[in-house]
Amino acid sequence: MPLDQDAAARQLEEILSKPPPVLALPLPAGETPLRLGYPTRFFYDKHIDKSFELRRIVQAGAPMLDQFNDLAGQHLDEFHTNAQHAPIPSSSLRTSLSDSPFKPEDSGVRGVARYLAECTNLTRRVSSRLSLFPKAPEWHQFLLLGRVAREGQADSVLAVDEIHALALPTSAEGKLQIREPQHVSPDLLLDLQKLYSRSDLVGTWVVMTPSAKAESLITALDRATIPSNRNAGTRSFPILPRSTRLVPPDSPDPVWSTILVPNEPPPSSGRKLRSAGAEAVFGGHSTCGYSPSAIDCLRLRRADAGISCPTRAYMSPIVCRLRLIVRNEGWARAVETDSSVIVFTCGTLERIAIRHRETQTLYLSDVINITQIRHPPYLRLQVGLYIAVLKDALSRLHESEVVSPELRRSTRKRRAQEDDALGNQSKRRKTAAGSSRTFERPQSAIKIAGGLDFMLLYLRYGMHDSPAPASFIRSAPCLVSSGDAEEKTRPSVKRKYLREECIVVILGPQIGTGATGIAHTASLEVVDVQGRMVTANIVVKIAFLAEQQQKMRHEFQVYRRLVAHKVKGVPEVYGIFDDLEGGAIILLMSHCGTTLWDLRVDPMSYDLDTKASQRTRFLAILDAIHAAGVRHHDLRPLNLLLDDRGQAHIIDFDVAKLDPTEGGKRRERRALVDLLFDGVYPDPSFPSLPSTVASDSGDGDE
Ligand SMILES: Nc1ncnc2c1ncn2[C@@H]1O[C@H](COP(=O)(O)OP(=O)(O)OP(=O)(O)O)[C@@H](O)[C@H]1O
Repeated sequence: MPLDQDAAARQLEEILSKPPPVLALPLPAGETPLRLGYPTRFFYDKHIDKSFELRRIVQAGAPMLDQFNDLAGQHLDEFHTNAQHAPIPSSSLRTSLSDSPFKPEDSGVRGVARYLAECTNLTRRVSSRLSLFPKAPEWHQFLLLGRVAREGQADSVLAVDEIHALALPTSAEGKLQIREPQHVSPDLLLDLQKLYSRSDLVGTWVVMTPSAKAESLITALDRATIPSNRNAGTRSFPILPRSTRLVPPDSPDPVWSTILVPNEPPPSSGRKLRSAGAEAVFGGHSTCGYSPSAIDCLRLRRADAGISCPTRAYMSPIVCRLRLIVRNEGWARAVETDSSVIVFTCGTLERIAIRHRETQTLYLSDVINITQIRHPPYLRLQVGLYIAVLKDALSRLHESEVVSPELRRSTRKRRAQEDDALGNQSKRRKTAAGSSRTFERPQSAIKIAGGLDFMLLYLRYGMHDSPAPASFIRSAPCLVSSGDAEEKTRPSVKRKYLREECIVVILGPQIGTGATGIAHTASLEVVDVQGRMVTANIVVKIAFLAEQQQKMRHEFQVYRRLVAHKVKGVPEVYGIFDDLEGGAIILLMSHCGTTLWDLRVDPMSYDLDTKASQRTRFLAILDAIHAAGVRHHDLRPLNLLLDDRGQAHIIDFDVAKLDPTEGGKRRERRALVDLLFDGVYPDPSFPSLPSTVASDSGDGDE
């Protein structure tokens, strides 16, 4: 008997009109204070290219919600008109959303994320079928909502976790996963694959732990102000040559066209600002001075240390938090994933925001009370929202192909997705981007840099192109030029530096993250006595949290011991530098190549003849390390590297211990033999050894 299409359509409407259950979040264990966000955001977001910055916030109000509701309505009507209802929705859509409160196992942001994933499971399936696969026989799950692993597990003490996203599904082989592709038109299939090859992430979710504070922040989001200047404090700095970065276009026919403010002149464009300055391309000898920020200088003259971010110091807490949520957690993350939709949510209240690239404007919806909103009902609203996200992403894909076929999303990188809702396993991952380059280290550059104490740090990759460099001062010596030099006290900061007194470091993409911080490829530039620029490719590791910084300083002391014993096959270390605006310290070192873990995926690049000699070399390096009185304590394929000449290196000494026992050294050597000869690599997510910083005694060595 043919299905009663009218009854089926009514049933689907009823399902979508049902309010979601109330969230009953378990109380967090203990009284741990909630941290507002990742400290890395403060650092990285100061270096966003000006053309990607947030410039204006506009309250779009109820019309935005009406627009999503209408979109859902259009697609439901079309589906009904084309008599696509089969099977009957209630039989095939798991309408498991019960009336009783939803009790996730986890507290904090993880619990909220589980709740949202549960509530929207149904709407993600409905929106996918309505807009992409109406002929499919089932309501397959296509869109996923979950956490994108970046800096380890979701932290239960975090009050805000911005690393959630709406994503396209990934197969185990890292490809777009479409169930029953025969129901998708070949053109659409191709578009979805192209979209996926740019980024699997299509929407940004900023998830907060529910509390009165979180609710008041969501309510007050439209009152967030945009600071006039949030760059790093350095003044009169060298301008780098103009980059060829392209800003991805908005959709020419936006789904949310009615809410965009018409004829509004775009705020002064960052692109113009940048190109004006770009004429003063730096290079060669300069007579002008580069100075750290005035505030820093004042503070430094008074205390010569103890620097904190000057901008944040004068903001009221609520203003500071609003800016953090809107700009750092929301906007910057949407830029990173090139998404147009940002949802701010705490499991009780929610706000949808639209990012308009051309005018660098954020349009905010009214506040949505998740369980109480009836017009439009929450689930129907979500259907419209997801359809809008997909339509916008596909339309922008076509537009960017017209504007520039070469345009790629800046942060394209396969991500390990951690939440069960994304169907993938949690895995701490170290990326291999940029790891197969040629690593020349003109010693002259390192030698000159070793004698300099002031460093300008620029970020130039993905969405980053520092409007102003961050100023750093040396706090540990270069171990190449000064060898086992005496511990120096940190030099005092001068008001101005000439170009030849500065080390310029330009950060490229991340190559890995770990317990000590984030590692990047970088280019180091200094000026020699003839006024010529000399450069070297290096690796920079940045530590943000106090415990990371403690580990980094400990790691430096271990390298100092290794240098004193002339151990080869470990990174050369060019010093530690402290950010004058506080927050970060960085370790400069040589690039040691690609990890054995990354090489395993391409056995051709790791041929058997060389393998035997490399094994011997790794063991010889370990013997030298042991002879220097150091036990590594973290020998894993991720810390064993080969450079492009096949030279072996052992890196990562943050949990190494000085003066270990003989038994400990023997056991470590046996473990390395097992690892190298059995060829069985432990999973890289295998954690580092306990993170307590080692003492000089052999205690606890086992
Ligand atoms: N000198 C280097 N040369 C090449 N790659 C490097 C270098 N230093 C770090 N990396 C890359 O960055 C990753 C992380 O660096 P590292 O292991 O030193 O960080 P960590 O924070 O101490 O990590 P862990 O949690 O393992 O202790 C490495 O696995 C490697 O891929």
